Amino acid sequence: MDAMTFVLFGATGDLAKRKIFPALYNLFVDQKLPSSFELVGLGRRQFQESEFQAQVEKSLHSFSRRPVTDPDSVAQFLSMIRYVELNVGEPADYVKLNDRISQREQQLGLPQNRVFYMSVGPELFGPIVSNLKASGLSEVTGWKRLVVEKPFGHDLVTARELNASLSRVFDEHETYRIDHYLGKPMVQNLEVLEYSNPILQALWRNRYVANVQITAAETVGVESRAGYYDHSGALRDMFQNHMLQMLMMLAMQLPKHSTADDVGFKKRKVMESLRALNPEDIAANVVRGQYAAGIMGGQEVVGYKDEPGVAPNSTTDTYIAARLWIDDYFWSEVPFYIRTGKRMKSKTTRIVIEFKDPSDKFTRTNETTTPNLLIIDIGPEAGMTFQINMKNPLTGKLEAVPIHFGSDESNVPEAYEKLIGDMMAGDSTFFAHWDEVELAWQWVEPILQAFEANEVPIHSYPAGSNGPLAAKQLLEADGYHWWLDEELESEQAEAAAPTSPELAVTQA
Ligand SMILES: NC(=O)C1=CN([C@@H]2O[C@H](COP(=O)(O)OP(=O)(O)OC[C@H]3O[C@@H](n4cnc5c(N)ncnc54)[C@H](OP(=O)(O)O)[C@@H]3O)[C@@H](O)[C@H]2O)C=CC1
Ligand SMILES: O=C1O[C@H](COP(=O)(O)O)[C@@H](O)[C@H](O)[C@H]1O
Repeated sequence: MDAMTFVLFGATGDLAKRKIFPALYNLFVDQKLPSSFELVGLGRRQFQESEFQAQVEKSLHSFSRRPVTDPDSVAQFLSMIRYVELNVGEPADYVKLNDRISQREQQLGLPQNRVFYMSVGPELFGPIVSNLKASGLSEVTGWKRLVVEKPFGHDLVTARELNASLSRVFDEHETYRIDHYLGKPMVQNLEVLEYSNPILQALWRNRYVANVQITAAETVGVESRAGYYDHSGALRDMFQNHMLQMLMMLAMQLPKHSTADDVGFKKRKVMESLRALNPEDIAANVVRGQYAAGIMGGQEVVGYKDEPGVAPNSTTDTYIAARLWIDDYFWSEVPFYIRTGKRMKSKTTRIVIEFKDPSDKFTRTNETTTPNLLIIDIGPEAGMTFQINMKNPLTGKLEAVPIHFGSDESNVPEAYEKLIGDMMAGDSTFFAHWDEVELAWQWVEPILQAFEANEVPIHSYPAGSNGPLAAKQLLEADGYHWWLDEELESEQAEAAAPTSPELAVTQA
């Protein structure tokens, strides 16, 4: 891998501590950092270099996915980390930084390859990038890359403005917009599942699929982020980015050996085929919810409006469910149901593909069949279950039987590790490209407007539940239901237990 200088804006912040430093450390241990690598951490706080390194070490012990047990590795890793005080709004600080980085590159005869990672509030992305240009930091003889955290804009207009300001300095191929869901192993697996399994490839279309459900349910509430979340809500925070990215990854049809450009092209095609919602259709296709007080893990928890920092009359959505249609050759007439919410019953990110019932011709005894399901568990545990119908040899009755694969998470690289590694290697496959981001904002824009104009009711749901009743009714109107965790679990438990254990293939 090329030698590089990794300039980290926001090095003293929460994301750096919880995700970025542990990810870099694990990449280092796996020998996936270049042999010549320097990280320059930036922040306004005053630190001696050794103090900052000690703080980084602490973050490794607290947040690394692997136990940090080898003091030599830690020492080597920390020796590559520097700290420089920099105020984002102070042009002179950038000039000093440029001198410092250029001097080292010259002294060591290194190429001018520079990563600029924006782990700061989004209001600072634009000013930083202008200062990078003005100071000469972004004028390099090697390559330069910009890594941008979410949120990428607050709506379509602000996203376009932000993109315009970044693209004055960085080309699209130099811009890596992080969507950490794209770094999750099972999301990355979607394209492989489809093109490497003829059986799935054959079924991956409207002829066989009845509906697709994508759920990202969280048990946490707004936590300490009310300042951000109360101006964002589930639609902006999760739906416009993570949920639509999962939809694109699932629905795109890729040829084998695709490049990052092919992936970007196919994802754009999905977004272009997504049927736009007319204002008058929004209330019938979108459910907005907000959590009320309830019980989580046996403990009473407050409702959203009573969370610290939330406006007492807030109308912010903490839950959204929607029915979407992709009007292309493969997916026309297949409803996609997408939902995400906070303070739900369980933490689950899951895709369920429900296949069409072939008819009842096999059930001579009037037994009912359960639809075949392909369940892709994205997190917290990654796995896959294929649910088929079989006759129980003991009872002679037809039963739904799960064929399950689960992966051992402890050795799987964390999303940030995967994404930072890809970015350093110059691979933008699993990043959000501008076309997709813009089309996603375009699609959600009428919903944002309808929410603002209060044209969509806000359904209250108790914390610890599966969300508002209206979301259940959204599917019932089409003759379907959400494949909820407890239903699935009880069906699986029933089907798996005494009947055909050899089919319950669980790989540790
Ligand atoms: N935390 C998380 O889990 C996630 C965060 N994100 C995104 O990542 C970004 C960073 O979030 P997070 O780490 O939580 O934020 P924090 O508030 O914890 O950290 C902000 C960082 O920005 C620095 N900073 C703020 N103002 C200035 C300034 N004027 N000059 C120089 N540095 C400045 C702070 O340094 P100092 O105080 O030393 O000046 C600090 O290092 C945001 O865009 C957020 O939306 C995305 C997904 C998850
Ligand atoms: O980006 C975000 O994601 C988290 C959920 O991520 P996960 O990996 O735990 O599923 C969410 O809590 C947060 O509000 C949002 O900003």
